[in-house]
Amino acid sequence: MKVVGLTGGIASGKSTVVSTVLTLGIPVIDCDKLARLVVEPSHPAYKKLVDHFGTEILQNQQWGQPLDRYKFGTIIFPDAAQRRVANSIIHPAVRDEILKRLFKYWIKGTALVIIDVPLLLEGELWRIVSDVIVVYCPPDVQLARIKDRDGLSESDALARINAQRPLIEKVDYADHVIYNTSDLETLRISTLKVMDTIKPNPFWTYLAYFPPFTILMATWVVLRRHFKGDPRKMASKNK
Ligand SMILES: CC(C)(COP(=O)(O)OP(=O)(O)OC[C@H]1O[C@@H](n2cnc3c(N)ncnc32)[C@H](O)[C@@H]1O)[C@@H](O)C(=O)NCCC(=O)NCCS
Ligand SMILES: Nc1ncnc2c1ncn2[C@@H]1O[C@H](COP(=O)(O)OP(=O)(O)OP(=O)(O)O)[C@@H](O)[C@H]1O
Repeated sequence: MKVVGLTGGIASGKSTVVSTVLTLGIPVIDCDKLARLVVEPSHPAYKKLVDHFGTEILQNQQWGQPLDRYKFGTIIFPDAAQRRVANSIIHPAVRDEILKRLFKYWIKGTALVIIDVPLLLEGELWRIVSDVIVVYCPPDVQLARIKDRDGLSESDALARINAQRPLIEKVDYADHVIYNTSDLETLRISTLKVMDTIKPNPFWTYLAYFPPFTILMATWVVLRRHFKGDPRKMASKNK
């Protein structure tokens, strides 16, 4: 099974790319959705978050209520220390959910899976993907798109952009870049072109279904990534 990572910056167009990928019948694991799932009141990460941030991050500030996402965002986006705490609680839970899903796809004999991970190059997951796709747009376009889509103020939107590494640094580490600087139809065509490049060869897909071969291929992917260098060291700031 080939696992490809899709990343970019906030509002650079990842979800729009995903909507095209899904029309091709390729499964996508959406990490923003998983990050929502693991903070539901029934999950262990919920208690850990409330223990650290208090009930003020909950709707009506009441235990058992879902997260107040806007409020939580105003705490973690402008503050790197608080964001690190949130990440240290949420990311391991998200990673476990991703691995569970990958295992299910592998059992089913799926040829290609895309993981949509906004923080692919900031965390550890880049190690397990065979290709990295970065969806790029310039910061001013990103800003306009966030304000437009989420109705955020300029300062809230900038806090979100600045909570991530500059998108241009991620481009350096990409195997494929989708430049989302034009209209939606151009984005769709660029996405189809990249998907055509990464589609796995059926022969390798068939072989990869056998466990010993999977182990060999997984080792190859990890070694190849290792020798390409650690993307977390490429940036000036460690977010
Ligand atoms: C702060 C929260 C509640 C804001 O929720 P909201 O619905 O407004 O935004 P949403 O979850 O759709 O995220 C939008 C985008 O923000 C960016 N983003 C989210 N969390 C982070 C973070 N910790 N660091 C940097 N950027 C982030 C991503 O580009 C993401 O695609 C939410 O983003 C969250 O729980 N974040 C922490 C978990 C996380 O790191 N998620 C990213 C994928 S694992
Ligand atoms: N080429 C484009 N032309 C016009 N609007 C676009 C284009 N690409 C994306 N958008 C719009 O910009 C917004 C952000 O795009 P999208 O939600 O796909 O980004 P994202 O990278 O998934 O964001 P996030 O990181 O917040 O999840 C959406 O409202 C989308 O419709």
